Amino acid sequence: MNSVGESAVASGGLTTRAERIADGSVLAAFDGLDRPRMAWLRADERRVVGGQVARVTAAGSDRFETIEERATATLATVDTTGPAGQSPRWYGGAAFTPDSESWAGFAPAAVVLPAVVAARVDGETWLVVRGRDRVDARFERLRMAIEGQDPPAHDPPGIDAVERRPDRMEWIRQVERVTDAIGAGQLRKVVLARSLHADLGGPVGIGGALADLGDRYPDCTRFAVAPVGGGTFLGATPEILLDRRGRTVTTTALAGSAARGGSRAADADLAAELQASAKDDHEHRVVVDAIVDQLESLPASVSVADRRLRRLASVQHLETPIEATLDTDVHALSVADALHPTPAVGGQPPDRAMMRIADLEGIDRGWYAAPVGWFDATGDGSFAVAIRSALIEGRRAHCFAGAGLVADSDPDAEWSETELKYRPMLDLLE
Ligand SMILES: C=C(O[C@H]1C=CC=C(C(=O)O)[C@@H]1O)C(=O)O
Repeated sequence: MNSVGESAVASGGLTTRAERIADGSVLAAFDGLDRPRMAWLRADERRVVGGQVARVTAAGSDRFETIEERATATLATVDTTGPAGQSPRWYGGAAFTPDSESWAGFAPAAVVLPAVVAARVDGETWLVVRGRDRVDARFERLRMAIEGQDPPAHDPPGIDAVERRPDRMEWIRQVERVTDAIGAGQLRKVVLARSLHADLGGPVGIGGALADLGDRYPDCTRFAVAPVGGGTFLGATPEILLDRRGRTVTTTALAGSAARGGSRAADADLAAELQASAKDDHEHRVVVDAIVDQLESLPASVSVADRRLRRLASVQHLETPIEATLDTDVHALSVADALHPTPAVGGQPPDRAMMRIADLEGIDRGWYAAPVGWFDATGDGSFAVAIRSALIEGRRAHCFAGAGLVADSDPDAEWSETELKYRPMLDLLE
């Protein structure tokens, strides 16, 4: 138990202006917002937030609990009118491991109650500005940055040089060590990740990058997190950790992957192969079973829908939707705490898998593969699993991709699969 907390609260003297404004792209305002800024974009809502009225950070095994307690206490003291009368939301996320502080500016867990919210929800555009002074002036400046604006154009910076960590030979050795351990019955599954570091030809406009991801990955959660004193972590993830609305929690198990085919027939063949693969079925089942067990422990009654195919631009996955009805009002953060890391990004059993990852991986995951999202004063919230993602630091991009390993995983196939998982980020940069 090693928990630190910090809460800078503007209690009293805080003015909030929340109004519907004329339509325009909220992404047009993103790069101009104060840090910390964050974007949360889904098919049915687009939100960008910036600045902070309050911030809570925590570390250690109780970091989600600490954030839940402090953020809830803070909300009681702040006037936080939101868009369309919604409950105010905290935005943020966490590192993959409880104490990781290796990415500059990114705490092991951090959430912010933003000073500015620009949201496109239910066909309406809303702007909220909170602060002690100049609220009207800031509101009008932001209104002008959004109303009537198209999404920013994306201008890929180009890549000058790339370094993969580990290299292919070392990756093969790592995978073999894991598959040997699984074969020997020491554990059931491990997700090993690797990283790709790119020197860019110029800076990346994050608003434009997010708009571009929206065109190519409209049914993924597109996110960006840009703390004070750090780079910007962004991604387009197909994986939801949880959506909690009242006592209903929805999530998906996502594991088991294949490439997309170059023709309709080739694509269908790859899909059929994936759906018939005993190895992928096992890799997927481990995730479904772990999520069901964790949700039942909350406690909740859980129902599992039929497995289906999830097709993305460069890769296709096995996906199983899961829904739980909570017995009591468990906060979204407590649900995240119970679920993270699922064996889609960690392994099974979790503790042994995490030890293998720490021993073998040799890369720093930072916030990759960890929860990123929001929660509100009622305990509702949404967290995505931050995969298909990259940390951009000036003219350097650090991309991450992992692969679920079971006893009969093939190192070369897993190398190719992880190359495909870099595509969403590399396509943005090249
Ligand atoms: C860990 C990643 O993907 C996970 C999600 C879907 C499919 C996966 C797989 O088939 O290995 C991974 O478990 C990643 O994209 O970095």
